[in-house]
Amino acid sequence: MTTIIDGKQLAKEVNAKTKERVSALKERGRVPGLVVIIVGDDPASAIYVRNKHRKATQLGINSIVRELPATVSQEELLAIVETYNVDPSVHGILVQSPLPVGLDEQAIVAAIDPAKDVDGFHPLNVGRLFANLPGNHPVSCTPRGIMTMLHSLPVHLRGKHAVVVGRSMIVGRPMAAMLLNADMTVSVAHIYTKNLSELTRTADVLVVATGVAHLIKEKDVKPGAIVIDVGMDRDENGKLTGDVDFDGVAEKTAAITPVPGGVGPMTIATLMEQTVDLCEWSE
Ligand SMILES: Nc1nc(=O)c2c([nH]1)NC[C@@H]1CN(c3ccc(C(=O)N[C@@H](CCC(=O)O)C(=O)O)cc3)C=[N+]21
Repeated sequence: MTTIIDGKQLAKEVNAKTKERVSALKERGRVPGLVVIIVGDDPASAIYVRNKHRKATQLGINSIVRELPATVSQEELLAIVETYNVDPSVHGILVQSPLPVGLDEQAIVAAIDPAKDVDGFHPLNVGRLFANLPGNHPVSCTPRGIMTMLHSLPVHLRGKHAVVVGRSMIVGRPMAAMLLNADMTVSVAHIYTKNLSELTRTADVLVVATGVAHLIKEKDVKPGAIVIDVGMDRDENGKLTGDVDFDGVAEKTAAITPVPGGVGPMTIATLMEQTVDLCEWSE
């Protein structure tokens, strides 16, 4: 029997808890504040940012969307980040990716106060995650949401083999670190990996984040595996689909995430959860 991991339902449960935590903070006169900075007019980014703003507002988070023209300079953007770094009403700062060419994304991320780095992309927070340091620190929201999904299942992760396909700064790398911190044996595959299928077929937990539609097919999956699809691809008809051929693979798995309705909604819920974390940690 296959479990379809319902990201929308799980996101609702996370959001309900977040809303309660916001209420508790407000009783003590504190309001979590989130700033999303969006540069230029990429239509996909505009939709994501609008969704984040709507969800934050629903949960009682003070959400500010700062829209900047694609012509903004590196120096101006750094100065704007600094105004939010020193603003005590702001607990989380997110610079929507991708930035227009000409802007140095890494330098801008590094300018965010690590205590307000709600994406977990600042090198200090990346280092804390990879070193598995104790104490509170923000981490990348998509892999953190995936850990919440895995922990919702009746399985033990310790000692099992996780294969992460993709090595991006946003998903693959932090995902590998989190699975390692959960005592899994972790393999990271990428575009130069030889015999990908042989590797993925040994995965008890398979996380796929490549941007290649239907890269993973039935033959690439071990029977009874847990498959997490981070893909947000378009099929030949322009429909949203994943990096996993869901129809071919699902029956073979113990649990699998759909696209849409899987990892995406959990990313947003985790962003809200982490905004409230940052507000609480700042006390
Ligand atoms: N600094 C930064 N932080 C991010 O977290 C970040 C970013 N930049 N840039 C872009 C990616 C993408 N991302 C998504 C969030 C939610 C869905 C989501 O909710 N997807 C829905 C469907 C959406 C649809 O139908 O198009 C789903 O999978 O069910 C997708 C993608 C956050 N990102």
